[in-house]
This record gives sequence, C-alpha cells and structure tokens, in this order.
Amino acid sequence: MVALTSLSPAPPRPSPSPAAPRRRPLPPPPFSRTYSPSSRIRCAATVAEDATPGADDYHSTIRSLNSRGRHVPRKSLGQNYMLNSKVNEELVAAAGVEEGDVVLEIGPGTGSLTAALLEAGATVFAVEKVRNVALLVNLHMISVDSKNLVQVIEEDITKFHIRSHFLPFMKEKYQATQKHAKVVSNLPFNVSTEVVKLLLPMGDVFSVVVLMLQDETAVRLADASIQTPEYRPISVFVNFYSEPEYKFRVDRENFFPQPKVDGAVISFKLKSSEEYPPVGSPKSFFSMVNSAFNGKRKMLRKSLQHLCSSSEIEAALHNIDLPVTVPSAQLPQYWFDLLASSQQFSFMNDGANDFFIKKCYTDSGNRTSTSKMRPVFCGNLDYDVRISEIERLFGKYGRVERVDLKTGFAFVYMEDERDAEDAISRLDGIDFGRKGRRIRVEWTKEDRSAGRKGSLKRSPTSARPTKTLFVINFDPINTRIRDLERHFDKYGRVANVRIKKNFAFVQFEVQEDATRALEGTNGSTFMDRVISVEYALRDDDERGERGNGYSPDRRGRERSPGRRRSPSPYGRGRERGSPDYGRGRERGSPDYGRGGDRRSPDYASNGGGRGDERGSDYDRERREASPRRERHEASPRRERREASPGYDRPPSRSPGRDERD
Ligand SMILES: C[S@@+](CC[C@H](N)C(=O)[O-])C[C@H]1O[C@@H](n2cnc3c(N)ncnc32)[C@H](O)[C@@H]1O
Repeated sequence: MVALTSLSPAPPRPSPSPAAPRRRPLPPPPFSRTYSPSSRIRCAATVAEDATPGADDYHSTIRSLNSRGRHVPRKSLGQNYMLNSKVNEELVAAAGVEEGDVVLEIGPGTGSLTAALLEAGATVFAVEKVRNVALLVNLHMISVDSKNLVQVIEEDITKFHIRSHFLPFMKEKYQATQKHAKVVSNLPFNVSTEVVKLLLPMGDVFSVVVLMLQDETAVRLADASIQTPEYRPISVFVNFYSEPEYKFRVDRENFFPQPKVDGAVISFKLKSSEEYPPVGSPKSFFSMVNSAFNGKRKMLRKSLQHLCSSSEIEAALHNIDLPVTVPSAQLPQYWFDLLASSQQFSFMNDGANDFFIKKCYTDSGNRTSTSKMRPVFCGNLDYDVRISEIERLFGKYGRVERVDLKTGFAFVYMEDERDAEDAISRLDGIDFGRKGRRIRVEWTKEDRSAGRKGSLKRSPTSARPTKTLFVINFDPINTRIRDLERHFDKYGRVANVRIKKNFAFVQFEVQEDATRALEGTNGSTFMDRVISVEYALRDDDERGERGNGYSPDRRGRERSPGRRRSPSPYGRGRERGSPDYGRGRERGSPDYGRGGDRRSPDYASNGGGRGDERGSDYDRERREASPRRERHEASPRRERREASPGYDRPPSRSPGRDERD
C-alpha cells in the first residue's frame, strides 16, 4: 500500500512545474467556489492540444471543458476531472500498460487519462456517458491520435454490453493473440460498486482492472477481512473474483471540481474461472451473499430461507458439519465461496463442495471442537423429525452444538458434557414427536470419529486393492449410471458401473485409477450425499468367471421375493423406503449391536452412521461372494437381526426417506 503523498498538490499558490515555464496564476473557475488551484502540473489533456511542454493543467482542463461551450461539471455524473498528470501516469503504471495493450477506459472526460494511455502505447476503447463530453474527448484525440488508436463510444457503462461491443474491438486489435485487455479509469465515484460487480467476473476478458475510487471504498475493498466491520458482501465478491491491491491515495485537491472526499487507486488482478468454483451467475451469487449478510444477526438458515427451504439448508449445513445454529455473521469467507457455486443450494455438488469442505477442514479452527465432542445418541425418532425439533428438545438442558440427524436416529453434540448427562437422564424413554414415539437417549459407545478411524476392518485402504470400487450412501432414487460415471471418470477410464438398489460398483480399467478414485471420492459429496467408497472384495469381471455368486442369475435370485424377505434389515428398509434405525425398544431394534442390552448402536465398528446404512444388501452380496463366510461366519450382527422381531413389520410403517427429506 503506497500513500502517494508526492501526488498531493501543493497548497493553493502558484508554483512552477519543473517541466513548465512560469505562467500567470489563473482566476478561480466560475463554476466552483470550493476549488483551490493545484500545483502546476502538466495535464495529459494538454498533450492532445499542443506539444507545448509545461502547459498548465488547470488552465488546459478548464479550456478543454469550455471548448464546446461552458461546461458545468455535474456531481450526479461524478464529473471530477483529474488535474494532475502524474496521477494519470501512475494509474497507467499501476495497470502495467505497455505497447500494444488494449485498454477499456470508463469516462474519458477531458481525455487526460486517455492521452496518458496512448503515450504508454495502448489502444483505447473509451466509454463516455455524456454526449458533449464524448465529443470533446473525440476532438482532443484528433490531434493526438494520429494512428487512430482511440475509439470513443457514447454509452452508459452500467448498461454497456462489454462482450458484444468491446470483444470484437479487442479481437481485431489482438488478432490471433490470446492476450487479455485491461481496464483503467478515473471512475465516477457513484458507479463504483456497479462497475466493480460488472467487471470483476470478467477474468476471461481482462487481466487487470485499475480504478480510481473514493479512498474509503478502496480501503474497504482491498483490506477487509472477515473479522472487521468493513467486511461486506462486496468484499466477498471482490475477493472471490480477484486479488485486490490498494495502490495509493490521491488527495481531493487533485480533482476539479474538488470532491468532499479523497480518492485512491486500487488494482484488481482478475482470477480466471479455473481459480474459483463454478458460479451459476455473478448476479445469483451476489444475491445469495447479500441475503446472508442481511441476516447477519440471524442464523444462516433464517437468512437464506427465501432462497431455499430450511430443510435444504439444514441438510447442507449438516453435510458440511456446521451446526444449524451457525450465525450468518460467523461464516468465514469460504462459506460464501461455496454459496457462489450454488444455484439455490445445489452447491452440495462435486467440485464446489469438495473445495468448500477442504477449506473447512484446513482453514477453520472453530469446527474442531465439535468433532472432539462425545455425542449423545438419540434413537427411535420419527423419520420426519427435524433437526430444529431435536435441537429444541435438547436445548432445554444446555447449548446444542450440532445435531447429526440420520434416518430415525440422531447424534446430538452438546457444548457441555454435564448438560448432555442431564439431557440423557431427562429425555431417555420419553414420548417424542408427532407419533409420540418413546425415544432412546444415551451416550454413544465411544467417540464416533475415533470409531471410524479405529475401524480397520472397514477401512477402504486396508482391503485388497481392486479395480472395482464399492459405493454406498448415494441417492438411490435419482442416481443414474452416467451420474456415477461422471463422478468417477475424472480419475481414469471407467469400464463399468452397476447400480444395485442403494449401492453400486464402479469398475476402472486400471487398478491404479481405482485407487486414485477411491482417495478422491471417499467422503466426497455426490448429488447431495456424502458417499462412502471402498474397494470391492473382488473385481466385477472376476465374478462371472469364478461363478461365485455374482453371475446374472445369482443377481436374479437376489431380486426374487424370497431374497427380499431376507433378514437384512437395511435392504428391506430401503425397499420400503424406510430404514430400520432406531426402531426402538418396542420392536427390539437389533441394528445397534445392543442385543438385548439397550446399548447405543454399533456404529463404531461399521463406520459411523454410514456403517449402519452399509449393513445392507451389500453386506449380503459381500458375504455371498465368499461362500465360506456366508455359511460359517454369520456375524453376531446378522444373528441379532435374525433374532429380531422388528423386521416383520408391515411395509407401511413409515413414509419413505425421500418423502421425509
Ligand atoms: C471522474 S470523471 C473522469 C474524467 C477523466 N477521465 C479524468 O480523469 O479527468 C468521470 C467521467 O465519467 C463520465 N461518466 C459518468 N457516469 C458514467 C457512466 N455511467 N458511464 C460512462 N461514463 C460516465 C463522466 O461524464 C466523466 O467524464
């Protein structure tokens, strides 16, 4: 950050410019009583008029302005003209303008900056809103632009379609080269924000945008960090699309007429679209960010509820492990980066979400607390229960950090362990929810994340690496083969994808690609779900050859009614659109490894919540793949299931998952 004190004019007394011969001081301009003459500096506009070195800037500017009748600068048009040619030169230098560059100038006014750009070797496309002023600058250019390098368009920049009008000009000048243009402007202050919003997402057209703005605005755009009150929606926008840099301050005395505020030059180095997650449109991005900011004191859920439903937001927050109670104001910048990639919260998709999650995990310190917390298990919930309802229930006993809602059960993270104890003792066994189900509330057996880590048996990397990956927890209703293909083929050629109810096999042609895909996709978000990926026990193409139960007729048998009545609770639950979790004591829900002892679910041994979902057809298929295991190693879990009366319930027990969601 440079304070350009050297550019501040001397006190209002005539002093000779080093390059200019002494001239008589000028009378104050007729149209500005507040103006005090600046130092004698050579106005670039005068370069256009004559080659007289040292022509007086002040004089020449006024002459320029009045050359086509008396010109009264209008505040509403931000007509504060630059008197100091050095400032113009610095503006040009800040953009690194060099021979052959194409520059878009907004509001050329007297043409002083235009001439400086020409001197630096640029071709200039100038957009001026006011007809007389546009004519004026054209007139000036006649004498200075012998090579016809300047084009002046009479147009309001906020309404100007840059792509249709400027791009052809740029292409013609650059011909086959892939160069980007630049923007340099002493901008009317009143259109600053609009222009910034218009130009910054155009990283494909411009490499750099250098603007003279009101000093306060420039500081805010360049320096705002999330902790400061300066942090506004526009700050998010600016940092999303560019790297801003405050260049130097320009005292108000350098302008004519003198504004009430100082100016400053800021440069925005534009990012290319590969440098940020895909954005629906800058407009929708900005409206999303605005919404979040408007509700700074509200929870994010509330601030954005006009954009999408609460449950979508809750699901989104849940998916990224943020508490539903997170206030908009506390969200770090990358949250907005994420929002940018969404159109109505479809941001849970692939790249953008990965980007966000990565940032979340690496940048954010405040999320770690919840992961260390020991959650309370809450089972036998209605399938359509809402996170907010659970929060309210537990909130009576202390602050709820987060509710991790699964289907029919939840893990509740409370800030204080004593509050959690309290909640357990008060809530266990009470009737809750619309159907008045008796809920089960108890400590989880052990830390879920530790359980996951410790679960070597299930660790995807501990299995024998195969070319085929086993994928679960995707949306079984809407996921199609090509969706999975698209999600996985970034890592190599996909030979085959098979979807079987709620799990799938993705086979790669090359094993190494499968490994890379596993590393890249396990835990990634795919069509709004965080999927689990691990190696299949064996490759798809080994199955038929070995006659080991993966042959088509075997699969056919799986679909037979007899198979459907298998004791696998998960598979059946899904078929009925209603998984079995937390079905409760009444029905002796077997799936939590409780046996008869009312212990919390055995998620630690099967990968947390996901593991429950994994106790499914896939388990069966995996078991079937190994006849020995099938016959002789019936797991205790399976026995428990078989012992359970809970799976003989009628299919209409509860609404399907999607209806609930
Ligand atoms: C701050 S003056 C700068 C003039 C000149 N470049 C200079 O440095 O002295 C802003 C110029 O922008 C023009 N202007 C104002 N609003 C505009 C708009 N929406 N689109 C294009 N030009 C505009 C004004 O007429 C004025 O000439």
